[in-house]
Amino acid sequence: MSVYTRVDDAQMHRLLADYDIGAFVSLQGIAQGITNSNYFLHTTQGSYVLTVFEALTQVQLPFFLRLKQHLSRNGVACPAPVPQKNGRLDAQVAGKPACIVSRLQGGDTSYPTAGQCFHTGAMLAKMHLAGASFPEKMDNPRHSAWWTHSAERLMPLLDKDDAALLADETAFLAAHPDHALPQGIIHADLFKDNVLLDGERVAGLIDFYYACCGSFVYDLAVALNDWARCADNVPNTALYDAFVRGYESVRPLTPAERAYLPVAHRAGCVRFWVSRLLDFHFPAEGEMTFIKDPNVFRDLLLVYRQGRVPSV
Ligand SMILES: Nc1ncnc2c1ncn2[C@@H]1O[C@H](COP(=O)(O)OP(=O)(O)OP(=O)(O)O)[C@@H](O)[C@H]1O
Ligand SMILES: N[C@@H](CCO)C(=O)O
Repeated sequence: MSVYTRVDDAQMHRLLADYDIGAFVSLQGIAQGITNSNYFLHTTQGSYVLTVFEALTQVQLPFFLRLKQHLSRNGVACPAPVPQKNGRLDAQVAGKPACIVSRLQGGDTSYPTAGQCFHTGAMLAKMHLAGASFPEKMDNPRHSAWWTHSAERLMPLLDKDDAALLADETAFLAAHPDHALPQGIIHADLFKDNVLLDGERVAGLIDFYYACCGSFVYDLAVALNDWARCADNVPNTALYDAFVRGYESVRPLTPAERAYLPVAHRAGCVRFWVSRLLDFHFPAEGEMTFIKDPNVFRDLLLVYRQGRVPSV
């Protein structure tokens, strides 16, 4: 149960005094999610989601909330932050940063259909287009400089084959950067558990807290690495094809992006292989996180290194 911070009724009454969304009725902890404490919030005016942030700071939060506000106003299905009476999007509860956002219908899936892949791909492309009019910038804190530095920390802890693979791959990626490709606001973590689906329809993209500036093709590859993967960690061609077709129904890839896609898959694998290895070898003191299997992305990386990329 991912509710780390308990919020009592008195705290909720105080918080809601700053909002125009009616009086407090009840708060119900949400079991899913591993990083933050999430609640369904019921007021006399409706249903919302309250997130209490366990790691993100009060200074970091407003960028992500302004981005969600911008995207939700520009045709991207995602939660809309609810402003306080004074216009502020971020709040504080139980001494931690917090926000209230609109509640979406639907739920995530571990086993998407081709139709769900198509619509998620299309929504990702809509997000890429809508981000063009967002005026703020954010560097990707988990891209080449980060994985190169992190690989150095990890080297002594890996077995010989994994260490050689990681060293070779980070060198390869350094020699094949993506900064000349179309760039903009990217989600950077659009895994299956970050999309709420209502049947075939995308009810909303969630969890924008890795959103940053980056290449669109990298973002697409990160999503494909999770959405179009079989149980044995090889790409699922049918889901892959559906996701890319959905993406291209809104924003066709350029020839240069198509050519780079095999490299982008490898970058996406390294990003999440490394973060999962760090979580495994350096679990942060007191951090309440479930460690996901790092080898999933090592194995997928090995497939992509063999050039086994579905053709699009
Ligand atoms: N706006 C929303 N509307 C409806 N449900 C939501 C909304 N935001 C979050 N949820 C629900 O809360 C769950 C947890 O949210 P989320 O995945 O953002 O958790 P987290 O702990 O903040 O992040 P993560 O698990 O990715 O580290 C989601 O799986 C979803 O069921
Ligand atoms: N989506 C990430 C965790 C949250 O960033 C992973 O599966 O490793």
